[in-house]
This record gives sequence, structure tokens and C-alpha cells, in this order.
Amino acid sequence: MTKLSVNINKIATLRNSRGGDVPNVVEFAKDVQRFGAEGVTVHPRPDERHIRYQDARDLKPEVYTEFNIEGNPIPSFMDLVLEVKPTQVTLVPDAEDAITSNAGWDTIKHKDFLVDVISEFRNNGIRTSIFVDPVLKQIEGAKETGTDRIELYTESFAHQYGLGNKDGVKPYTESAVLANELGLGINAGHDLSLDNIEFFKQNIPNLLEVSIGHALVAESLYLGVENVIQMYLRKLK
Ligand SMILES: CC(=O)[C@@H](O)[C@H](O)COP(=O)(O)O
Ligand SMILES: NCC(=O)COP(=O)(O)O
Repeated sequence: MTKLSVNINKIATLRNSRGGDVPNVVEFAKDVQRFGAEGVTVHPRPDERHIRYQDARDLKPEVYTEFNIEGNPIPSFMDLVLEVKPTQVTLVPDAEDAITSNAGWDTIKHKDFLVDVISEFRNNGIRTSIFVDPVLKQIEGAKETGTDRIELYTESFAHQYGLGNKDGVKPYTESAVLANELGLGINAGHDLSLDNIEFFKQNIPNLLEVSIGHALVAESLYLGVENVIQMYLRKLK
């Protein structure tokens, strides 16, 4: 069974475009859970261009499914996560000026840093996941950091699948097989959509969770949020 965590960054982007509080991200999080989502993901960035740090605090009492906070573990992000205590923190090595996440960790080069950060979160009862490319030596490196899970960065799969190249999933399958052997839990995210999610899930043994935002919100414009969540849940069964 693969859990669907809805990334609500784009709802905050829409809200921020006008100032004010429409749409309200907390109400949206409550609604997606009511519609069947099994988690809520936010990715506050240092410039707070979509999710603000205060949103994470406001969401905490309302997220009764899995609450996943993603981000680069700079000091202010670490303080926020340790204060809010979500179910899971996903560490992403994104640059401040990145339009969106565009690479996984180099788990070998940054091993000592990741070991320290991960132990701090785990000591505080927060499950950890680290964003990685589907590269076997990076999965082995992830194991050395002490993380509970990895999140496979699925941009390349989604891009290849969109071009009709189903072989793009192969490195992900191989990475998942290795992660399972090493005892790492497997999450995945980035550019997953109603078009590609079923094929991806079928090819990833023990896929525990996917976080989906951009496509899910875009699809909801045409099909409605409740309907789209139900469609994802059927494909993730
Ligand atoms: C970690 C990841 O894959 C990203 O997709 C991210 O969470 C989305 O961030 P943006 O909404 O800022 O593009
Ligand atoms: N971790 C990936 C995520 O939360 C959503 O990514 P996207 O669906 O907005 O590309």
C-alpha cells in the first residue's frame, strides 16, 4: 500500500499572489484529508514564496494524517521542524534560488553533515527521509547516514515517461531493490501525475509514500480536488 501525501505548496502560491488568505491552506489541508489523502506535505523555502514557516505551525494541529515537512536543513528550517515535530522531515539539498528541487543529495560527500542532522531529528522522534537520485552508490551512502527512508527524485522518470520511454523507470527499480535490501523505506516525488503514477508504482517494490503537488493541483482545476484524490488512491492501491 502506497500512501498519498498531498503537497500544498501550490495552494500557498495562489494565496500569496493576492495577499490575504484565499485560498486558505489549512482549510485545503483539512479538505484533502477528508477526501482521503493519507498525508500532507509542505516545503517551506527560505524566501517563503509559497508555504511560510507560520503555515507549518498552523497546520500542525489540523493534520491528523502524516505531516511531512520538506526542505534544506539550514538552521531556521531545523528550528522550525524541531518545534512543529511533524511525522516526517524530508531533507532536500535545494539552493535558495532554485525554482524547484532539482537534484538529490550527494550522500557520500555530505555524509557527516547528514549523519548529524538526521540524528538530531530522530532523537526528537521525527522520522527522516532524504531526497536522492536513483543512483546505487547514493542509496548505499544514504544507508550510512542513518536515515529511515529515502525519497526518490522522480523528475527524470516523469520526463522520460512523458516522452514515451518506459525504460526511464529502470534506475528507480534497481534503486528500490537495493534500498529494500538495505532496510531503507522508500518514498518518491517530483512531477508524479495521474498519467505516470500507476506505472511508477507497479515498478517500485514496497513504495511506501508518494508526495504530489504540482500535477495534482493542475489536474484538480479540470477534474475537482476530491475526484482527483480518489483517482490517485485507486491507482496507488
Ligand atoms: C522535493 C520536491 O521534489 C519538490 O517537488 C518540492 O517539494 C516541490 O517544491 P516546489 O513547490 O517549491 O516546486
Ligand atoms: N516531494 C515531492 C513533492 O512534494 C511534490 O512534488 P511535485 O508534485 O510538486 O513535483
